[in-house]
Amino acid sequence: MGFFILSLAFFSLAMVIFLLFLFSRLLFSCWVRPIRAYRKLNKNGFEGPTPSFPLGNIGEMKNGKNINDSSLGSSVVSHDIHATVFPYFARWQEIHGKVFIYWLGTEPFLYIADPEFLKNMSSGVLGKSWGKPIVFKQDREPMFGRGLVMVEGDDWVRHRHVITPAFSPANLKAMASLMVEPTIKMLDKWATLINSGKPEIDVEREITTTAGEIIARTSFGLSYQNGSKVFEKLRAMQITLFNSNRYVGVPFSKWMCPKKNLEAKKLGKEIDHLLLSIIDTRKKTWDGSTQKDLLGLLMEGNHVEGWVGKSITARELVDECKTFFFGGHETTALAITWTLLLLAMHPPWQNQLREEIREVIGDEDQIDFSRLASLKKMGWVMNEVLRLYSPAPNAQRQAREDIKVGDLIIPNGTNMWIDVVAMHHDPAIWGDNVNEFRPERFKDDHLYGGCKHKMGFLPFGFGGRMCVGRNLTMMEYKVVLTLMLTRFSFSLSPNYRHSPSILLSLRPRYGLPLIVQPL
Ligand code: HEM
Repeated sequence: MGFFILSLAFFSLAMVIFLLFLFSRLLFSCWVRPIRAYRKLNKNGFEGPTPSFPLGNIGEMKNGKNINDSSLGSSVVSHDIHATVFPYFARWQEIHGKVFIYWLGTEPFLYIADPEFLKNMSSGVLGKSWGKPIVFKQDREPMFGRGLVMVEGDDWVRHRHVITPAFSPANLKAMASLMVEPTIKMLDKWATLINSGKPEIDVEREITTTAGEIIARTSFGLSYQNGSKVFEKLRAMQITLFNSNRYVGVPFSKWMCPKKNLEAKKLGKEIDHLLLSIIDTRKKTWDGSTQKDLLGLLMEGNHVEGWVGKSITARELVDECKTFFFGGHETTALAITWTLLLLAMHPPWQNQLREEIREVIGDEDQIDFSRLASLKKMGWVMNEVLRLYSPAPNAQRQAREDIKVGDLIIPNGTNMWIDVVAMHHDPAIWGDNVNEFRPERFKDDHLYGGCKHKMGFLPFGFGGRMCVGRNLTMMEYKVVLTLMLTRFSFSLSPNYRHSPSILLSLRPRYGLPLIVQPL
């Protein structure tokens, strides 16, 4: 009996110590560490909206009323969208300026919409020395895993070194041919719809599906038929992850939607399994010739583990395939979608681009991909669209060392949220016509569009971590738009409701119904 009581007492004591340990760890990570980080930032003079525990400022972000109050969509299309897509940031900017602190749950973030501050902060930091906020890494783990978007330090250098050559101009040219068939298939479907008396088409949905097919082909060589399983699961995972009510940064927030999380995990495992089997089949059937998709190029040039060498493991390759899919297809689809909105509103620009296509590409059925670079006006239009409706509306960083900015110190561990939409719509650096569609601003300054600050135009991010797929996007944009504009003209449907909104990317909340007419 005495022994039993002693054991029970010992067990209870052990439990109490264990619970105390857990509690102190929780207290440290949810309270002590964030408050310390906040104080260090605050010492530099940064302020911000008052947070509450445990949501931080998320309550205000979710409930905040739109400054333009156009959340139900408007029939009037205004490109002055910052206060529509980020009403809370627009409001806080008015009070706290272009650099301030806000809280996602128990994580303080330094908000940055000041290009000069960004330049001073980032100029001395190498790509490999940047981190990504841990809360986002955890949140997006099923999508990106340890792919290039999320890796850091020497691992990032190795991945970037392995991946960059796959996007060489010669390889991109080979990939361009993979883009034509899915696009033609979509355009043929439009022709059938128009012939059957349905000229109103939600082009956003159509283009997103086609861009998904293109990225599946260019990344891992899948046609819609043989790749539809991977493709559908990748889409399903994205929807599962981002259509739920999300509380990034709030402790235990994953437990709020356990079903969704389990579903995403299950899909993640199934996708990994399918991609691993594709890689395995390629290894087994390799005959010395390279398949000209990203996977084939990475496998050939870099000796996948268990095959020739060890530059990149098969597991990492799976994460890169997912990264290309999630990082590459929706962003590109949205660039084309927003372009069609703007061209539908500006018919003279449609005509100018058609004229340029006739001059540069001619009327041939086959596109000579080497001529795409000469579509200059199309390049200006793309830049102007990426400025007004940047598919990637923000960039994120986490400091991995103390960063000196003038007299200030941004402490190691600081999370940063760079508001690209705010900078792209800032009249102080773009002038009074900032919210007008004027592709010609890129005529004489094709890189910065006459922006007064070099860090004011960041559609593909900045520094060493700039988007690795930007040239692939440029190629896809020109191929798809060339094929579209040579067959159809576009005008705005009276059913279109303008409501740009954020679901990871910047998208038209109610799709983009256009009236499509054959030429
Ligand atoms: C319109 C299309 C696209 C836009 C707007 C876009 C935008 C971006 C942005 C803003 C970043 C973050 C850069 C930073 O943090 O400084 C990024 C990174 C990245 N993008 Fe893209 N992207 C596009 C297309 C693509 C495509 C087609 C691919 C691949 C097939 C791709 C793959 C990546 C990867 C792997 C990274 C991580 C680079 C690194 O951290 O080293 N992107 N992209």
